[in-house]
Amino acid sequence: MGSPVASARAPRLAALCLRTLPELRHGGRRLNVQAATAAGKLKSIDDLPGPSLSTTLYWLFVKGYADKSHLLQGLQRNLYGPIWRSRFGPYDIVNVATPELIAQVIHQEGRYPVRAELPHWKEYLDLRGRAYGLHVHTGPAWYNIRSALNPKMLKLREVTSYAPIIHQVVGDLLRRIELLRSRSQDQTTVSDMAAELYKFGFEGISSILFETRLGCLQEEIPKDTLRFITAVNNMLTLSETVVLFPRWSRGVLPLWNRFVQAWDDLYDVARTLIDRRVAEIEAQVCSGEPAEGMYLTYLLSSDKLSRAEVYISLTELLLGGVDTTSNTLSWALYHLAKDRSAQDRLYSEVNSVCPDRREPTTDNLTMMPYLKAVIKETLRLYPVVPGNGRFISENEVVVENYWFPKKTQFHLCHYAACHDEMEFVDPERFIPDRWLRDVAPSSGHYRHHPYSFIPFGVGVRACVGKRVAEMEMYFALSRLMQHYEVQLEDEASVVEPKTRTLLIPAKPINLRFLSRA
Ligand code: HEM
Repeated sequence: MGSPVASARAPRLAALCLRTLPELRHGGRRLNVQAATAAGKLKSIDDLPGPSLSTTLYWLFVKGYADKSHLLQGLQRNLYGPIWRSRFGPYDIVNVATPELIAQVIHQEGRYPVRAELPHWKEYLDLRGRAYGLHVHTGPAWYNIRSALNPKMLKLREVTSYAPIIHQVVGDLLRRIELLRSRSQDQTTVSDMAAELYKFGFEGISSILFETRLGCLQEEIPKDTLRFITAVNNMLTLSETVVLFPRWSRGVLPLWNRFVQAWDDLYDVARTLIDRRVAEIEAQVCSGEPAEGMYLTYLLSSDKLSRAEVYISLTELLLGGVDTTSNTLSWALYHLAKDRSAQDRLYSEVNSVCPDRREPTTDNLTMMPYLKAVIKETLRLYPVVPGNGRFISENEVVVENYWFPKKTQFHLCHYAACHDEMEFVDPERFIPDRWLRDVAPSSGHYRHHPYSFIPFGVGVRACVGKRVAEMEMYFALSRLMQHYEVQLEDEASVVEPKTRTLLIPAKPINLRFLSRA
Protein backbone atom coordinates (compact mmCIF):
# COMPACT_ATOMS: atom_id res chain seq x y z
CA MET A 1 0.00 0.00 0.00
CA GLY A 2 1.31 3.38 -0.87
CA SER A 3 1.25 6.83 0.48
CA PRO A 4 -1.76 9.01 0.25
CA VAL A 5 0.51 11.80 -0.88
CA ALA A 6 0.35 10.38 -4.32
CA SER A 7 0.69 6.95 -2.25
CA ALA A 8 18.08 -3.96 -2.65
CA ARG A 9 20.59 -4.63 -2.87
CA ALA A 10 22.66 -3.84 0.19
CA PRO A 11 26.24 -3.68 -1.11
CA ARG A 12 25.29 -1.63 -4.15
CA LEU A 13 23.24 0.67 -1.95
CA ALA A 14 26.10 1.27 0.42
CA ALA A 15 28.39 2.12 -2.48
CA LEU A 16 25.75 4.37 -3.91
CA CYS A 17 25.28 6.17 -0.63
CA LEU A 18 28.96 6.97 -0.50
CA ARG A 19 28.95 8.11 -4.10
CA THR A 20 25.96 10.40 -3.86
CA LEU A 21 26.41 11.82 -0.40
CA PRO A 22 30.08 12.62 0.00
CA GLU A 23 29.25 15.20 2.66
CA LEU A 24 27.77 12.53 4.89
CA ARG A 25 30.58 10.04 4.43
CA HIS A 26 32.68 10.87 7.44
CA GLY A 27 30.25 12.11 10.02
CA GLY A 28 27.23 9.99 8.93
CA ARG A 29 24.15 11.92 10.13
CA ARG A 30 26.40 14.21 12.14
CA LEU A 31 26.77 16.61 9.23
CA ASN A 32 26.73 20.14 10.55
CA VAL A 33 23.92 21.37 8.36
CA GLN A 34 23.48 24.66 10.16
CA ALA A 35 27.10 25.55 9.65
CA ALA A 36 26.84 24.54 6.01
CA THR A 37 23.69 26.65 5.51
CA ALA A 38 25.26 29.58 7.27
CA ALA A 39 28.27 29.29 5.03
CA GLY A 40 25.87 29.51 2.10
CA LYS A 41 26.62 26.03 0.86
CA LEU A 42 23.12 24.62 1.19
CA LYS A 43 19.92 26.11 -0.14
CA SER A 44 16.53 25.85 1.58
CA ILE A 45 13.02 24.71 0.62
CA ASP A 46 12.18 28.31 -0.31
CA ASP A 47 14.81 28.17 -3.05
CA LEU A 48 13.11 25.25 -4.78
CA PRO A 49 11.24 25.82 -8.03
CA GLY A 50 7.68 24.55 -8.34
CA PRO A 51 4.11 25.29 -9.37
CA SER A 52 1.88 27.71 -7.48
CA LEU A 53 -1.39 26.40 -6.06
CA SER A 54 -3.30 27.86 -9.01
CA THR A 55 -0.95 26.16 -11.50
CA THR A 56 -1.42 22.84 -9.71
CA LEU A 57 -5.20 23.25 -9.78
CA TYR A 58 -4.98 24.11 -13.47
CA TRP A 59 -3.00 20.94 -14.22
CA LEU A 60 -5.27 18.74 -12.14
CA PHE A 61 -8.69 20.01 -13.06
CA VAL A 62 -8.36 21.94 -16.35
CA LYS A 63 -5.71 19.85 -18.08
CA GLY A 64 -7.26 16.66 -16.65
CA TYR A 65 -4.35 15.23 -14.64
CA ALA A 66 -6.46 14.62 -11.50
CA ASP A 67 -6.62 10.91 -12.29
CA LYS A 68 -3.30 10.85 -14.15
CA SER A 69 -1.04 12.24 -11.46
CA HIS A 70 1.59 9.60 -12.35
CA LEU A 71 2.13 11.47 -15.64
CA LEU A 72 2.42 14.79 -13.83
CA GLN A 73 5.64 13.50 -12.23
CA GLY A 74 7.60 13.39 -15.51
CA LEU A 75 5.96 16.52 -16.79
CA GLN A 76 6.89 18.56 -13.73
CA ARG A 77 10.39 17.09 -13.69
CA ASN A 78 10.85 18.41 -17.23
CA LEU A 79 9.57 21.83 -16.18
CA TYR A 80 11.30 22.29 -12.82
CA GLY A 81 14.18 19.81 -12.71
CA PRO A 82 14.59 16.64 -10.62
CA ILE A 83 13.64 18.28 -7.29
CA TRP A 84 10.76 20.72 -6.85
CA ARG A 85 8.24 21.93 -4.32
CA SER A 86 4.47 21.71 -4.59
CA ARG A 87 1.78 22.95 -2.27
CA PHE A 88 -1.72 21.60 -2.17
CA GLY A 89 -4.23 21.99 0.66
CA PRO A 90 -2.39 21.22 3.90
CA TYR A 91 0.51 19.63 2.03
CA ASP A 92 3.84 21.25 1.43
CA ILE A 93 5.78 18.66 -0.50
CA VAL A 94 9.29 18.21 -1.82
CA ASN A 95 9.18 16.02 -4.92
CA VAL A 96 12.23 14.01 -5.99
CA ALA A 97 12.18 12.30 -9.36
CA THR A 98 15.53 10.65 -10.09
CA PRO A 99 16.78 7.41 -8.54
CA GLU A 100 19.80 9.21 -7.08
CA LEU A 101 17.60 11.69 -5.21
CA ILE A 102 15.13 8.99 -4.13
CA ALA A 103 18.09 7.06 -2.71
CA GLN A 104 19.34 10.14 -0.86
CA VAL A 105 15.95 10.63 0.84
CA ILE A 106 15.58 6.97 1.77
CA HIS A 107 19.07 6.80 3.22
CA GLN A 108 18.11 9.56 5.63
CA GLU A 109 14.65 8.24 6.56
CA GLY A 110 15.72 7.30 10.09
CA ARG A 111 15.06 4.22 12.23
CA TYR A 112 11.28 4.42 12.10
CA PRO A 113 10.33 5.74 8.67
CA VAL A 114 6.92 7.33 8.14
CA ARG A 115 5.28 7.56 4.70
CA ALA A 116 2.92 10.44 5.44
CA GLU A 117 0.94 11.70 8.37
CA LEU A 118 -2.63 10.43 8.15
CA PRO A 119 -4.53 12.75 10.52
CA HIS A 120 -7.91 11.71 9.12
CA TRP A 121 -7.22 7.97 9.59
CA LYS A 122 -6.14 8.72 13.15
CA GLU A 123 -9.25 10.83 13.68
CA TYR A 124 -11.41 7.91 12.56
CA LEU A 125 -9.68 5.43 14.86
CA ASP A 126 -9.97 7.86 17.79
CA LEU A 127 -13.65 8.47 17.01
CA ARG A 128 -14.36 4.76 17.28
CA GLY A 129 -11.89 4.19 20.13
CA ARG A 130 -9.90 1.71 18.08
CA ALA A 131 -6.26 0.69 18.37
CA TYR A 132 -3.76 2.14 15.90
CA GLY A 133 -2.16 -0.09 13.28
CA LEU A 134 0.81 0.19 10.94
CA HIS A 135 -0.37 3.30 9.15
CA VAL A 136 -1.10 5.54 12.12
CA HIS A 137 1.38 4.34 14.75
CA THR A 138 4.82 5.90 14.55
CA GLY A 139 8.24 5.30 16.12
CA PRO A 140 8.79 2.24 18.35
CA ALA A 141 5.01 1.59 18.54
CA TRP A 142 4.93 1.12 14.73
CA TYR A 143 8.01 -1.05 14.93
CA ASN A 144 6.40 -3.32 17.57
CA ILE A 145 3.49 -4.02 15.26
CA ARG A 146 5.77 -4.52 12.26
CA SER A 147 7.96 -6.97 14.16
CA ALA A 148 4.89 -8.99 15.12
CA LEU A 149 3.62 -9.08 11.52
CA ASN A 150 6.94 -9.62 9.70
CA PRO A 151 8.08 -13.18 10.51
CA LYS A 152 5.15 -15.06 8.96
CA MET A 153 4.99 -12.69 6.01
CA LEU A 154 8.56 -12.07 5.01
CA LYS A 155 10.49 -15.25 5.84
CA LEU A 156 10.69 -17.38 2.74
CA ARG A 157 10.33 -20.65 4.65
CA GLU A 158 7.16 -19.43 6.35
CA VAL A 159 5.65 -18.08 3.16
CA THR A 160 6.38 -21.38 1.38
CA SER A 161 3.97 -23.06 3.79
CA TYR A 162 1.14 -21.03 2.21
CA ALA A 163 1.79 -22.60 -1.22
CA PRO A 164 -0.89 -25.33 -0.96
CA ILE A 165 -3.65 -22.86 -0.05
CA ILE A 166 -2.61 -20.46 -2.82
CA HIS A 167 -2.70 -23.34 -5.29
CA GLN A 168 -6.24 -24.13 -4.15
CA VAL A 169 -7.24 -20.53 -4.79
CA VAL A 170 -5.55 -20.56 -8.22
CA GLY A 171 -7.56 -23.73 -8.91
CA ASP A 172 -10.73 -21.76 -8.13
CA LEU A 173 -9.59 -18.99 -10.48
CA LEU A 174 -9.06 -21.47 -13.31
CA ARG A 175 -12.52 -22.96 -12.74
CA ARG A 176 -14.04 -19.48 -12.67
CA ILE A 177 -12.37 -18.56 -15.98
CA GLU A 178 -13.57 -21.82 -17.51
CA LEU A 179 -17.12 -21.05 -16.41
CA LEU A 180 -17.11 -17.45 -17.63
CA ARG A 181 -15.62 -18.26 -21.02
CA SER A 182 -18.05 -21.11 -21.57
CA ARG A 183 -20.91 -18.68 -20.97
CA SER A 184 -19.60 -16.04 -23.34
CA GLN A 185 -20.87 -15.74 -26.89
CA ASP A 186 -17.64 -16.92 -28.49
CA GLN A 187 -16.97 -19.42 -25.67
CA THR A 188 -13.61 -17.79 -24.92
CA THR A 189 -14.07 -14.26 -23.60
CA VAL A 190 -13.80 -13.08 -20.02
CA SER A 191 -14.79 -9.44 -19.60
CA ASP A 192 -13.18 -7.16 -17.06
CA MET A 193 -10.36 -9.43 -16.02
CA ALA A 194 -9.25 -7.02 -13.27
CA ALA A 195 -12.57 -7.58 -11.48
CA GLU A 196 -12.09 -11.36 -11.56
CA LEU A 197 -8.52 -11.05 -10.38
CA TYR A 198 -9.69 -8.78 -7.57
CA LYS A 199 -11.79 -11.69 -6.28
CA PHE A 200 -8.75 -13.93 -6.66
CA GLY A 201 -6.61 -11.45 -4.68
CA PHE A 202 -9.23 -11.19 -1.96
CA GLU A 203 -9.66 -14.96 -1.66
CA GLY A 204 -5.88 -15.53 -1.73
CA ILE A 205 -4.92 -13.12 1.01
CA SER A 206 -7.98 -13.92 3.18
CA SER A 207 -7.25 -17.63 3.03
CA ILE A 208 -3.83 -16.90 4.55
CA LEU A 209 -4.77 -14.15 6.99
CA PHE A 210 -8.10 -15.48 8.25
CA GLU A 211 -7.41 -19.16 7.55
CA THR A 212 -10.84 -19.34 5.99
CA ARG A 213 -11.99 -19.97 2.42
CA LEU A 214 -14.57 -17.32 1.60
CA GLY A 215 -15.66 -18.53 -1.80
CA CYS A 216 -15.08 -15.21 -3.59
CA LEU A 217 -14.61 -17.04 -6.89
CA GLN A 218 -17.86 -18.99 -6.59
CA GLU A 219 -21.06 -18.12 -8.44
CA GLU A 220 -22.54 -16.28 -5.48
CA ILE A 221 -20.01 -13.80 -4.11
CA PRO A 222 -20.29 -13.51 -0.32
CA LYS A 223 -22.08 -10.32 0.78
CA ASP A 224 -19.16 -9.29 2.95
CA THR A 225 -16.76 -9.50 0.03
CA LEU A 226 -18.93 -7.15 -2.00
CA ARG A 227 -19.19 -4.84 1.00
CA PHE A 228 -15.42 -4.85 1.38
CA ILE A 229 -14.81 -4.13 -2.33
CA THR A 230 -17.13 -1.10 -2.21
CA ALA A 231 -15.64 0.07 1.07
CA VAL A 232 -12.02 -0.07 -0.19
CA ASN A 233 -12.97 1.94 -3.22
CA ASN A 234 -14.85 4.55 -1.19
CA MET A 235 -12.29 4.80 1.56
CA LEU A 236 -9.32 5.32 -0.80
CA THR A 237 -11.17 7.79 -2.99
CA LEU A 238 -12.60 9.79 -0.07
CA SER A 239 -9.32 9.67 1.84
CA GLU A 240 -7.66 11.89 -0.77
CA THR A 241 -10.40 14.52 -0.45
CA VAL A 242 -11.27 14.38 3.25
CA VAL A 243 -7.71 15.25 4.24
CA LEU A 244 -7.96 18.56 2.37
CA PHE A 245 -10.86 19.81 4.51
CA PRO A 246 -10.52 21.24 8.03
CA ARG A 247 -11.99 19.38 11.02
CA TRP A 248 -14.76 21.92 11.52
CA SER A 249 -16.24 20.90 8.14
CA ARG A 250 -16.96 17.34 9.38
CA GLY A 251 -20.50 18.16 10.51
CA VAL A 252 -21.26 20.24 7.42
CA LEU A 253 -20.01 18.17 4.47
CA PRO A 254 -21.30 14.64 3.86
CA LEU A 255 -17.79 13.45 2.86
CA TRP A 256 -16.66 12.74 6.39
CA ASN A 257 -19.67 10.53 7.21
CA ARG A 258 -19.14 8.54 4.03
CA PHE A 259 -15.44 8.15 4.89
CA VAL A 260 -16.37 6.91 8.38
CA GLN A 261 -18.94 4.51 6.93
CA ALA A 262 -16.36 3.09 4.50
CA TRP A 263 -13.86 2.55 7.33
CA ASP A 264 -16.58 0.97 9.51
CA ASP A 265 -17.38 -1.48 6.73
CA LEU A 266 -13.73 -2.41 6.18
CA TYR A 267 -13.14 -2.92 9.85
CA ASP A 268 -16.37 -4.86 10.40
CA VAL A 269 -15.64 -7.30 7.58
CA ALA A 270 -12.18 -8.03 9.01
CA ARG A 271 -13.50 -8.27 12.58
CA THR A 272 -16.28 -10.67 11.57
CA LEU A 273 -13.80 -12.94 9.81
CA ILE A 274 -11.45 -12.88 12.78
CA ASP A 275 -14.17 -13.51 15.37
CA ARG A 276 -15.54 -16.39 13.34
CA ARG A 277 -12.14 -18.03 13.14
CA VAL A 278 -11.37 -17.36 16.82
CA ALA A 279 -14.58 -19.18 17.76
CA GLU A 280 -13.43 -22.15 15.66
CA ILE A 281 -10.00 -22.15 17.27
CA GLU A 282 -11.55 -22.00 20.75
CA ALA A 283 -13.84 -24.91 19.94
CA GLN A 284 -10.84 -26.91 18.69
CA VAL A 285 -8.87 -26.19 21.84
CA CYS A 286 -11.87 -27.08 24.06
CA SER A 287 -12.21 -30.43 22.33
CA GLY A 288 -8.53 -31.13 22.91
CA GLU A 289 -7.47 -30.73 19.26
CA PRO A 290 -4.29 -28.81 18.52
CA ALA A 291 -5.04 -25.35 17.11
CA GLU A 292 -3.18 -25.35 13.83
CA GLY A 293 -3.47 -22.50 11.44
CA MET A 294 -1.60 -19.98 9.38
CA TYR A 295 -1.45 -16.29 10.03
CA LEU A 296 -4.23 -15.48 12.49
CA THR A 297 -3.47 -18.43 14.76
CA TYR A 298 0.15 -17.37 14.80
CA LEU A 299 -0.69 -13.74 15.65
CA LEU A 300 -3.09 -14.70 18.42
CA SER A 301 -0.79 -17.30 19.91
CA SER A 302 2.34 -15.12 19.72
CA ASP A 303 0.72 -12.74 22.23
CA LYS A 304 2.65 -9.81 20.76
CA LEU A 305 -0.48 -7.87 19.78
CA SER A 306 -3.71 -7.15 21.64
CA ARG A 307 -6.95 -8.36 20.04
CA ALA A 308 -7.70 -4.75 19.05
CA GLU A 309 -4.32 -4.50 17.33
CA VAL A 310 -4.96 -7.79 15.54
CA TYR A 311 -8.27 -6.37 14.20
CA ILE A 312 -6.70 -3.24 12.77
CA SER A 313 -3.55 -4.98 11.52
CA LEU A 314 -5.45 -7.60 9.55
CA THR A 315 -7.75 -4.89 8.15
CA GLU A 316 -4.66 -3.04 6.91
CA LEU A 317 -3.08 -6.18 5.49
CA LEU A 318 -6.30 -6.93 3.65
CA LEU A 319 -6.43 -3.36 2.42
CA GLY A 320 -2.87 -3.62 1.06
CA GLY A 321 -3.10 -7.15 -0.26
CA VAL A 322 -5.93 -7.20 -2.76
CA ASP A 323 -5.80 -4.68 -5.59
CA THR A 324 -2.01 -4.56 -5.59
CA THR A 325 -1.59 -8.15 -6.79
CA SER A 326 -4.79 -8.19 -8.85
CA ASN A 327 -3.90 -5.09 -10.87
CA THR A 328 -0.35 -6.28 -11.48
CA LEU A 329 -1.67 -9.61 -12.78
CA SER A 330 -4.19 -7.79 -15.00
CA TRP A 331 -1.44 -5.71 -16.59
CA ALA A 332 0.80 -8.75 -17.04
CA LEU A 333 -1.96 -10.61 -18.91
CA TYR A 334 -2.73 -7.52 -20.98
CA HIS A 335 0.88 -7.28 -22.18
CA LEU A 336 1.28 -11.01 -22.74
CA ALA A 337 -1.88 -10.89 -24.85
CA LYS A 338 -0.34 -8.08 -26.88
CA ASP A 339 3.08 -9.69 -27.21
CA ARG A 340 2.72 -13.17 -28.66
CA SER A 341 6.41 -14.04 -28.59
CA ALA A 342 6.73 -13.08 -24.89
CA GLN A 343 3.71 -15.26 -24.13
CA ASP A 344 5.10 -18.22 -26.13
CA ARG A 345 8.37 -17.90 -24.32
CA LEU A 346 6.73 -17.82 -20.92
CA TYR A 347 4.59 -20.83 -21.81
CA SER A 348 7.60 -22.89 -22.93
CA GLU A 349 9.52 -21.98 -19.79
CA VAL A 350 6.64 -23.04 -17.52
CA ASN A 351 5.99 -26.15 -19.59
CA SER A 352 9.63 -27.23 -19.56
CA VAL A 353 9.91 -26.87 -15.76
CA CYS A 354 6.43 -28.23 -14.99
CA PRO A 355 5.26 -30.44 -17.87
CA ASP A 356 1.73 -31.89 -18.06
CA ARG A 357 0.27 -28.95 -16.15
CA ARG A 358 2.01 -29.96 -12.96
CA GLU A 359 1.51 -27.38 -10.22
CA PRO A 360 4.77 -25.49 -9.74
CA THR A 361 6.42 -25.72 -6.33
CA THR A 362 8.31 -22.79 -4.83
CA ASP A 363 11.53 -24.62 -5.81
CA ASN A 364 10.30 -24.82 -9.41
CA LEU A 365 9.88 -21.04 -9.42
CA THR A 366 13.63 -20.61 -9.02
CA MET A 367 13.95 -22.21 -12.46
CA MET A 368 11.58 -19.74 -14.10
CA PRO A 369 13.57 -16.53 -14.62
CA TYR A 370 11.36 -15.37 -17.48
CA LEU A 371 8.24 -15.60 -15.29
CA LYS A 372 9.92 -13.33 -12.75
CA ALA A 373 11.12 -11.00 -15.51
CA VAL A 374 7.53 -10.66 -16.79
CA ILE A 375 6.30 -9.61 -13.34
CA LYS A 376 9.20 -7.20 -12.86
CA GLU A 377 8.64 -5.61 -16.23
CA THR A 378 4.93 -5.28 -15.45
CA LEU A 379 5.70 -3.57 -12.15
CA ARG A 380 8.19 -1.28 -13.88
CA LEU A 381 5.63 -0.17 -16.45
CA TYR A 382 2.81 -0.01 -13.88
CA PRO A 383 4.24 0.45 -10.39
CA VAL A 384 1.07 -0.15 -8.35
CA VAL A 385 2.29 2.53 -5.95
CA PRO A 386 3.31 5.17 -8.50
CA GLY A 387 4.43 7.71 -5.91
CA ASN A 388 5.45 6.94 -2.36
CA GLY A 389 6.12 9.29 0.53
CA ARG A 390 8.54 9.90 3.36
CA PHE A 391 7.69 12.27 6.19
CA ILE A 392 11.05 12.65 7.86
CA SER A 393 10.64 13.75 11.44
CA GLU A 394 13.68 12.16 13.09
CA ASN A 395 16.34 14.01 11.11
CA GLU A 396 17.11 17.13 9.21
CA VAL A 397 17.71 16.08 5.63
CA VAL A 398 20.19 17.08 2.94
CA VAL A 399 19.28 16.30 -0.65
CA GLU A 400 21.63 17.50 -3.37
CA ASN A 401 22.57 20.96 -2.21
CA TYR A 402 19.35 21.59 -0.28
CA TRP A 403 18.82 21.40 3.46
CA PHE A 404 15.38 20.50 4.87
CA PRO A 405 14.20 20.79 8.49
CA LYS A 406 12.68 17.90 10.43
CA LYS A 407 9.08 17.12 9.46
CA THR A 408 9.56 17.67 5.75
CA GLN A 409 7.23 15.63 3.54
CA PHE A 410 8.98 14.10 0.52
CA HIS A 411 7.22 12.60 -2.48
CA LEU A 412 9.25 9.86 -4.17
CA CYS A 413 8.30 9.89 -7.85
CA HIS A 414 8.71 6.20 -8.64
CA TYR A 415 6.67 6.30 -11.82
CA ALA A 416 8.92 8.97 -13.32
CA ALA A 417 12.04 7.03 -12.26
CA CYS A 418 11.02 3.73 -13.79
CA HIS A 419 9.88 5.36 -17.01
CA ASP A 420 13.07 7.38 -17.34
CA GLU A 421 14.92 6.77 -20.60
CA MET A 422 18.20 7.54 -18.83
CA GLU A 423 17.59 4.36 -16.80
CA PHE A 424 15.69 2.08 -19.17
CA VAL A 425 16.14 1.78 -22.92
CA ASP A 426 12.75 2.15 -24.66
CA PRO A 427 11.04 2.81 -21.32
CA GLU A 428 7.47 2.64 -22.64
CA ARG A 429 7.95 -0.81 -24.22
CA PHE A 430 7.23 -4.12 -22.49
CA ILE A 431 10.62 -5.89 -22.63
CA PRO A 432 10.91 -8.63 -19.97
CA ASP A 433 14.35 -9.50 -21.37
CA ARG A 434 15.79 -6.36 -19.84
CA TRP A 435 15.69 -8.16 -16.47
CA LEU A 436 17.71 -11.15 -17.68
CA ARG A 437 21.33 -10.26 -17.25
CA ASP A 438 22.67 -12.84 -19.74
CA VAL A 439 20.23 -12.25 -22.58
CA ALA A 440 19.31 -8.57 -22.29
CA PRO A 441 19.07 -7.34 -25.92
CA SER A 442 21.92 -4.91 -25.46
CA SER A 443 24.12 -4.12 -22.54
CA GLY A 444 22.13 -0.91 -22.01
CA HIS A 445 18.95 -2.84 -21.26
CA TYR A 446 20.13 -4.37 -18.03
CA ARG A 447 21.92 -1.41 -16.50
CA HIS A 448 19.89 0.84 -14.30
CA HIS A 449 20.21 2.50 -10.93
CA PRO A 450 18.89 0.18 -8.18
CA TYR A 451 16.52 2.89 -6.91
CA SER A 452 14.97 3.36 -10.34
CA PHE A 453 12.90 0.25 -9.64
CA ILE A 454 11.72 -0.37 -6.09
CA PRO A 455 8.07 -1.40 -6.54
CA PHE A 456 7.81 -2.78 -3.00
CA GLY A 457 9.95 -0.07 -1.39
CA VAL A 458 13.20 -0.80 0.45
CA GLY A 459 14.30 -0.97 4.06
CA VAL A 460 12.34 -1.54 7.26
CA ARG A 461 9.17 0.14 6.00
CA ALA A 462 9.07 -1.76 2.70
CA CYS A 463 5.99 -3.80 1.79
CA VAL A 464 5.24 -6.46 4.37
CA GLY A 465 3.33 -8.55 1.80
CA LYS A 466 6.05 -8.69 -0.88
CA ARG A 467 6.79 -12.41 -0.64
CA VAL A 468 3.15 -13.45 -0.44
CA ALA A 469 2.30 -11.16 -3.38
CA GLU A 470 5.11 -12.61 -5.49
CA MET A 471 4.09 -16.16 -4.73
CA GLU A 472 0.45 -15.48 -5.59
CA MET A 473 1.38 -13.78 -8.86
CA TYR A 474 3.90 -16.45 -9.92
CA PHE A 475 1.53 -19.32 -9.23
CA ALA A 476 -1.45 -17.65 -10.88
CA LEU A 477 0.42 -16.54 -14.01
CA SER A 478 2.29 -19.82 -14.54
CA ARG A 479 -0.85 -21.93 -14.20
CA LEU A 480 -2.89 -19.63 -16.43
CA MET A 481 -0.18 -20.08 -19.07
CA GLN A 482 -0.31 -23.89 -18.67
CA HIS A 483 -4.02 -23.85 -19.48
CA TYR A 484 -4.63 -21.00 -21.89
CA GLU A 485 -3.29 -18.86 -24.65
CA VAL A 486 -4.44 -15.34 -23.87
CA GLN A 487 -5.56 -12.80 -26.46
CA LEU A 488 -7.18 -9.39 -26.25
CA GLU A 489 -10.88 -9.48 -27.16
CA ASP A 490 -10.23 -6.44 -29.32
CA GLU A 491 -6.68 -6.73 -30.67
CA ALA A 492 -6.52 -2.99 -31.29
CA SER A 493 -7.65 -1.95 -27.83
CA VAL A 494 -5.25 0.16 -25.79
CA VAL A 495 -5.75 0.37 -22.04
CA GLU A 496 -4.09 3.28 -20.27
CA PRO A 497 -3.48 3.43 -16.52
CA LYS A 498 -5.12 5.93 -14.19
CA THR A 499 -4.29 6.88 -10.61
CA ARG A 500 -6.66 6.21 -7.76
CA THR A 501 -3.95 6.30 -5.10
CA LEU A 502 -2.86 3.07 -6.84
CA LEU A 503 -2.20 2.76 -10.58
CA ILE A 504 -5.12 0.88 -12.10
CA PRO A 505 -6.49 0.21 -15.62
CA ALA A 506 -8.62 3.14 -16.83
CA LYS A 507 -11.04 0.78 -18.59
CA PRO A 508 -11.89 -2.93 -18.43
CA ILE A 509 -9.40 -5.41 -19.85
CA ASN A 510 -11.38 -8.03 -21.78
CA LEU A 511 -9.46 -11.17 -22.66
CA ARG A 512 -10.01 -14.29 -24.74
CA PHE A 513 -8.77 -17.51 -23.16
CA LEU A 514 -8.00 -20.16 -25.80
CA SER A 515 -7.58 -23.61 -24.32
CA ARG A 516 -4.14 -25.16 -24.87
CA ALA A 517 -5.55 -28.66 -24.54
C1 HEM B 1 2.13 -6.36 -6.37
C2 HEM B 1 1.94 -6.39 -5.08
C3 HEM B 1 2.33 -5.31 -4.12
C4 HEM B 1 3.05 -4.15 -4.32
C5 HEM B 1 3.67 -3.65 -5.61
C6 HEM B 1 3.14 -3.48 -3.04
C7 HEM B 1 3.81 -2.28 -2.84
C8 HEM B 1 3.93 -1.67 -1.62
C9 HEM B 1 4.66 -0.46 -1.38
C10 HEM B 1 5.43 0.34 -2.43
C11 HEM B 1 4.54 -0.15 -0.06
C12 HEM B 1 5.16 1.06 0.63
C13 HEM B 1 6.55 0.69 1.09
C14 HEM B 1 7.34 1.87 1.62
O1 HEM B 1 6.74 2.83 2.10
O2 HEM B 1 8.57 1.82 1.54
C15 HEM B 1 3.74 -1.17 0.56
C16 HEM B 1 3.40 -1.19 1.91
C17 HEM B 1 2.55 -2.13 2.46
N1 HEM B 1 2.05 -3.25 1.83
FE1 HEM B 1 2.34 -3.80 -0.09
N2 HEM B 1 2.47 -4.22 -2.11
C18 HEM B 1 1.97 -5.35 -2.71
C19 HEM B 1 1.27 -6.37 -2.09
C20 HEM B 1 0.93 -6.41 -0.78
C21 HEM B 1 0.25 -7.52 -0.12
C22 HEM B 1 -0.13 -8.85 -0.78
C23 HEM B 1 0.05 -7.15 1.18
C24 HEM B 1 -0.61 -7.93 2.30
C25 HEM B 1 -0.24 -9.12 2.63
C26 HEM B 1 0.61 -5.82 1.34
C27 HEM B 1 0.56 -5.11 2.52
C28 HEM B 1 1.24 -3.91 2.73
C29 HEM B 1 1.22 -3.19 3.99
C30 HEM B 1 0.43 -3.57 5.24
C31 HEM B 1 2.05 -2.09 3.83
C32 HEM B 1 2.38 -1.03 4.88
C33 HEM B 1 3.65 -1.46 5.63
C34 HEM B 1 4.09 -0.47 6.71
O3 HEM B 1 3.66 0.67 6.64
O4 HEM B 1 4.87 -0.85 7.60
N3 HEM B 1 1.14 -5.42 0.15
N4 HEM B 1 3.37 -2.08 -0.41
